[in-house]
Amino acid sequence: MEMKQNLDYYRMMAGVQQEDFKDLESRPHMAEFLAGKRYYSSDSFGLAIDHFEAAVEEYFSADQECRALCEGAYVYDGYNYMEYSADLFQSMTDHYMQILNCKQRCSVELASTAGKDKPFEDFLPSHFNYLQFSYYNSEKYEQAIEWAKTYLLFHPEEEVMNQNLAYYSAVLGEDKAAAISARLVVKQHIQQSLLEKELLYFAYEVFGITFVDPDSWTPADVMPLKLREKQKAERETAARITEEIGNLMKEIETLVEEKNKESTDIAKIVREGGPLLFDDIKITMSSKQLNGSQRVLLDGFISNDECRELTRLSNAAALKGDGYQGRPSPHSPSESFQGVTVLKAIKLGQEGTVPLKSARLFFDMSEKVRGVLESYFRLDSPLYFSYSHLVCRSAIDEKQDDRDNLSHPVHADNCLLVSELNECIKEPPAYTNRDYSAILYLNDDFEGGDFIFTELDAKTVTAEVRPQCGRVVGFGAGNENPHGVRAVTKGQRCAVALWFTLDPKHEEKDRIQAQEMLKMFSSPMDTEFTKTKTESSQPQLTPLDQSALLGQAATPVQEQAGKPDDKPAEKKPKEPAETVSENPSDKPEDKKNEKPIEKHAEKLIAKKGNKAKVKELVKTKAKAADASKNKKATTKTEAKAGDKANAKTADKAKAKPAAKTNVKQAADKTYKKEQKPATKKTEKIPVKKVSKDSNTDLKSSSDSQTDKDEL
Ligand SMILES: O=C(O)CCC(=O)C(=O)O
Ligand SMILES: [Fe+2]
Repeated sequence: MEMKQNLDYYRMMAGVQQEDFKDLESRPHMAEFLAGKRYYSSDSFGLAIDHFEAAVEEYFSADQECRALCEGAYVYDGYNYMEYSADLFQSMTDHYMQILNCKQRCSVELASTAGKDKPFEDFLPSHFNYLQFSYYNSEKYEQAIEWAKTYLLFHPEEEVMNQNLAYYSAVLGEDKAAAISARLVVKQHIQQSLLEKELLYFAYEVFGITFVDPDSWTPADVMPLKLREKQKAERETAARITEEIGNLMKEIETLVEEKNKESTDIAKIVREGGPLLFDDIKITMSSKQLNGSQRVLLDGFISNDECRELTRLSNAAALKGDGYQGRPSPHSPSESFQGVTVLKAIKLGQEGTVPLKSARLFFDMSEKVRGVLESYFRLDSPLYFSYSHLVCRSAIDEKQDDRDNLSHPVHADNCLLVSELNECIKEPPAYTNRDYSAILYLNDDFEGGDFIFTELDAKTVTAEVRPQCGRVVGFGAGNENPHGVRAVTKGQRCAVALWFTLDPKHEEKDRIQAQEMLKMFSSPMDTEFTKTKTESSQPQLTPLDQSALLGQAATPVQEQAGKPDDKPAEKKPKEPAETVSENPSDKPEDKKNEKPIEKHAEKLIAKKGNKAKVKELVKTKAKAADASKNKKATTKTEAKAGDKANAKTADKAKAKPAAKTNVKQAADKTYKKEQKPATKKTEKIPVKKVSKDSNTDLKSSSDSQTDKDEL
C-alpha cells in the first residue's frame, strides 16, 4: 500500500511519464493489455488494438503454461499426508480435482498485476469489450463484430453488447456479419473451462471436494441443480441471519440507550439529596425547583458577621493588590472587579496585610461548601478544588446609563458555549476538568446581580437566584448548566466562586500550599509567631489599610458597598501590577491548555462543517451579544429565589448516435474508474481566519478563566 502511494506520488512529479514505470516482472499479456488500455484512454484506438490483440495471443500462451504447471504431484494440505490413506480410485480423484482446481484458478492469476490488490474483474470479457470498441472506433466492423461475438460467449444476454452487435451488423450488412464468428481460441477456452467446471462440480456433489468457481461468467446451469439449490438456500439463510443479527443489534442498541438514559435519570435523582452535614444549612431549591439537573440552592452556610468579614477581606486584599479598589471587569465596562484566591489571602494574612483569621475563614468556608456539595450530590469519589476565589463586582455609577450587558455573560464552566448552535464544546481552552461549581454569596445590598440559569441558547432563563449572605448555588459544571450574572447596577456584589474536579490529578496546587501554610500557623508556637508578625506589620499600613483592618467591625458594610472609589486621596502609590499568582507554579495548571480563541473558533468551524454559520456567529455582535442576551433574556419558567421576584413572561435507439453512446457507455462504465490517474494530491483548504473582534461568545463561554487572567 505504501509503495503504491509512493508510485502515485512519483507519477505526479514533473517530467515523469507513465512509460517510465516498468514492471520488470510483468507477464507479457498483462504488459500488452495495460499498454492497450493506456492507448485506449488517449483515444489512440489503432495502437490500442495492436496491444490488445498481442495481449490475447500472450494470454492464451500464458494460460497454457499456467495450466501445464498445475499438473504436478498431489499437494498435501499441511501435514495431512501423514493421515492420508485413500484407495487408488479416491487418490486419483483427489489428485485430478486438485489439478482441475488449479487450472481454474489460472484465470485469476492471469488477471492479477503488480500494484493492484485485486485481480481485474471479469478480465477476459472486459478485454474483448475494449477490443470491440477500439475496432469500432477504427471503423473496422468485421473485427468489432468478431470481438462483440466473442464477448457474448461469456455474457450472451448482455444488452448493450447485443445492441452494439446489432449496430455493427447493420452497418456492415447482416449477411456479412452473420458469417463472422467469435475468436476460436476463446471458444475453445470456454469449452475447456466449462468441462472442467462440470467435473469439479460433480466431484463437489458426489465426493464433497469443495470447488469455488473463480469466474463470474459461468452459466448458472453448469452447477448441478441440487448444489445450486443448496447454495441458494445457504445464501438465503446467511442473508436472513445477517438481517436478524442486524435487527438484534439495533434492538440491543436501543435497549442499552434506554437503560443508560434510565440509569442516568435515576442517578441524577438519586445523586441529589444527600445529607447536608450541618444543622444550619437548609435546602432552598432542588434541581427540580430550579428547572434543571445537578442544581441546588442552599442557605445558611455562614453568618452575617462572617459574610462581612469575607467582604472586608476582599476589599483589603484588593487594596493591597494594586492600590485601587478593583480593576475594570473583564465582562463589563460598567463594573469594576476585584478578587483574591485562598493562597493569596493567606500570604497577605501571613504578612499581616489582612487578618489571617479572615483568610482562614475563607479557607474553611470554601471547604465547608466543598464537603456539603460532595455529600449532597452523593458523589462516589471525592471532590477536589480546581480553583477558588473571592470576588466582588462593583457598579461604576457613572456608567450605568443605557447599560445593556450582563455582569457575567452566560457560559458553562467546563465547556465552550456556542449558543447559536445550542451546543457546548468540551475542549480547551475551557476548563474541561471541572465537574462542579458553587458560588457562596456574601451580600445582597446591591442592585441587579441576580444569578441566572439558562438553556443552551443562553437566552431562555430557566431559573434565577437572588444572592444573599450565606446562600450557595451549587451545580454541575457542564452543558446542563449554562449560567450568568445579571448586571450589577448599583453597589458591590461579593461572592466566593468555587470550582471543583473529581479528578485528583487536577486538584489545585495552590490549595494544598494554602492548607500547609495554615497548618503551620496553627501550631501554638506559630500562632505566637504569626501574631507577632501581624502586629509588627501593622505600622507599615496606610491609614486606609488600617481602617480596612482595624475598623472591621465598626465600618458599616453598606458604606463600603457601592463606594468603591470614594477615598482617592488615600490610595497607595501603584505597585508593580501584582496578580494573585506570584510565581509560575501558582498559576492554574490548566492554563497551559489555553489556545488563542481565534484558533479555537477555527477548530469549531472545521469540526462543525458549518463554516458559514459559525463564522457568522463569531463575527457578529462583539458587544451586542451580551447586551441582547441581557435584554432578550426571557424567563421560561419562573424560579426566582428570594423575595425580589421580578416575574417575566415567556418571550422564544438503432440510430447511430444512440448506439455509439451505448458502446461508449458500455466500455466506459466498466473501465472508467481504472483509467483515472491513481491519485490526485489532496488540496489543502486554507483555514479561514476569524477576526479578532468576533470572539465574544467563545470568549464569554470561558470567562471563568478570564477572571483568573484579570486577577
Ligand atoms: O457570581 C456568580 O454568581 C457566578 C459567577 C460565575 O458563574 C463564574 O465566575 O463562572
Ligand atoms: Fe460560571
